[in-house]
Amino acid sequence: MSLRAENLGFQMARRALLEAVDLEVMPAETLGLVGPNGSGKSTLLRLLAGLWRPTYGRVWLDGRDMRGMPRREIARTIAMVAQQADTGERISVRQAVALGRTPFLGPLQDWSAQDDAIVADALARVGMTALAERSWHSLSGGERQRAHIARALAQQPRILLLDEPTNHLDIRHQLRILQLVRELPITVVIALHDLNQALSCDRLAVIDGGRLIALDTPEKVLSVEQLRDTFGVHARLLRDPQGGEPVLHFRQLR
Ligand SMILES: Nc1ncnc2c1ncn2[C@@H]1O[C@H](COP(=O)(O)OP(=O)(O)OP(=O)(O)O)[C@@H](O)[C@H]1O
Repeated sequence: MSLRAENLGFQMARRALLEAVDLEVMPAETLGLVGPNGSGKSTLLRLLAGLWRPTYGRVWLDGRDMRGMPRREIARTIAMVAQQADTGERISVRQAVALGRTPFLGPLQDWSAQDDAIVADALARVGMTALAERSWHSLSGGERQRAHIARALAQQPRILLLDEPTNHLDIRHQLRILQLVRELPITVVIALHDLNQALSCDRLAVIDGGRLIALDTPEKVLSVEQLRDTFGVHARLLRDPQGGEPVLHFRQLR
């Protein structure tokens, strides 16, 4: 399923947080969003998810203007894992993940064994099965993050939006989540700070000062010049001597 931002802009308290972004995410593509702190990545994700209304411009979901779509229909299509997302409820991990099924339940659609299986599968995919009956409040930051991702997977979205999903995760779980995301046969937009992790995306969008300033393959976008101009660091692209994969090495600009 495709997702398109057309001349998308967002202002808050007369300040432009996002300006004139044109961007199309292709079906089944993993698009990475990179950019300095405060550049507008989370703002763009919230607009793409339909959580915030754009000040101007539009979001198109498979050619349909999102403004005319009912909230429930959007929730059946798009799942978002926000940064520092929390649930205030006194519920178990399994119950929190089961909330992902909400858009599919209704007066004519009771909770079913299939919903149970979907929730169990989502918990297993993020390695949270053993913690399923624990209280949400007892989880560590990384465990909560994984449970949020499981909730999004339980939604069985066709588009998944992830805001720095590897924050709080140990390196083993970072790699596990990134591999999981890569293998999902759906459209994914993922904001990442780790530029080495961003190298594994199909394409990267660079956001700086609320504007989209580059959109291309990772190796083209993460050029020495771009990294110096946007992130203010000196970078070298090396090759792993074993597999030949690209690896970025950084140092401060003098
Ligand atoms: N609720 C808000 N009220 C006022 N300003 C906000 C609000 N949310 C975000 N901003 C501002 O909007 C700008 C863009 O923020 P955003 O969270 O989109 O950036 P980001 O690229 O996701 O940053 P980070 O990498 O630090 O997570 C920042 O300057 C931020 O301070």
